[in-house]
Amino acid sequence: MPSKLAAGNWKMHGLKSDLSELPAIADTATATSIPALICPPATLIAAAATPGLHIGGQNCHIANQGAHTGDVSAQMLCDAGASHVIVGHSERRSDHNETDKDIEAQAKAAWSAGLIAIVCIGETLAQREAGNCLDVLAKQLRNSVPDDATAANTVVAYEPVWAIGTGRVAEIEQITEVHDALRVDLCVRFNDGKDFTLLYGGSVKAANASEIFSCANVNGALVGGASLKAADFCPIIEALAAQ
Ligand SMILES: O=C(CO)COP(=O)(O)O
Repeated sequence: MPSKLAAGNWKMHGLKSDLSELPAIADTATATSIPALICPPATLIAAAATPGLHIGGQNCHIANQGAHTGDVSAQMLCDAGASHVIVGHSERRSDHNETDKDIEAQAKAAWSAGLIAIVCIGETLAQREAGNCLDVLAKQLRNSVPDDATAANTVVAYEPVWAIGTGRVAEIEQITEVHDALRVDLCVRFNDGKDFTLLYGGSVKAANASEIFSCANVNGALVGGASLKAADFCPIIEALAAQ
């Protein structure tokens, strides 16, 4: 059985004062027994440690250390208190030209440091409209997720690029079609493919979370904007618990 996960990606948002949101999120996670993860900017990881809450990074370099100005390593994230790291977010792929092969190497670096890698994949609107969505995603999955991934060290997040930060959530039929296809691909490739946690991300809110979580192969969400405030994120955790 896949574990459920309610994950929040704060992206480049958050100052020390925003950490006051975390105790209420941790309380909801504890009360519902749903694992919850917040990935704040790297500057806040150490200060974000909160009992009952997992903390993660938003990207990592493939080396443990070295002459890489401005980068952060998986080992450093772990040292600061992270248990997870997001790799391959579409904003990293577009802003920093990260490729599937880079992301595969980052996932391996995450594991070496003892972190769980959350590998993101997602099609652009042009790719969806061209009818290539499932092929694009299968290729990203094959090339970004290392061959020795397991359900214990890797989470896969499907985030359609056109649904991120746009308020335009994917249709339930679209989410179902993609997540079912990803599950088949994972089961063909990995012995424990049926146990991988599969997250949906892209304009998830309290108002649409229950419907999204009702899809058979959606095991949680990777939430951007609605993870910044406990009042928005806690109902999403509760919706996941209710499934
Ligand atoms: O990119 C996302 C999470 O990684 C989704 O962001 P939004 O929930 O703001 O659309």
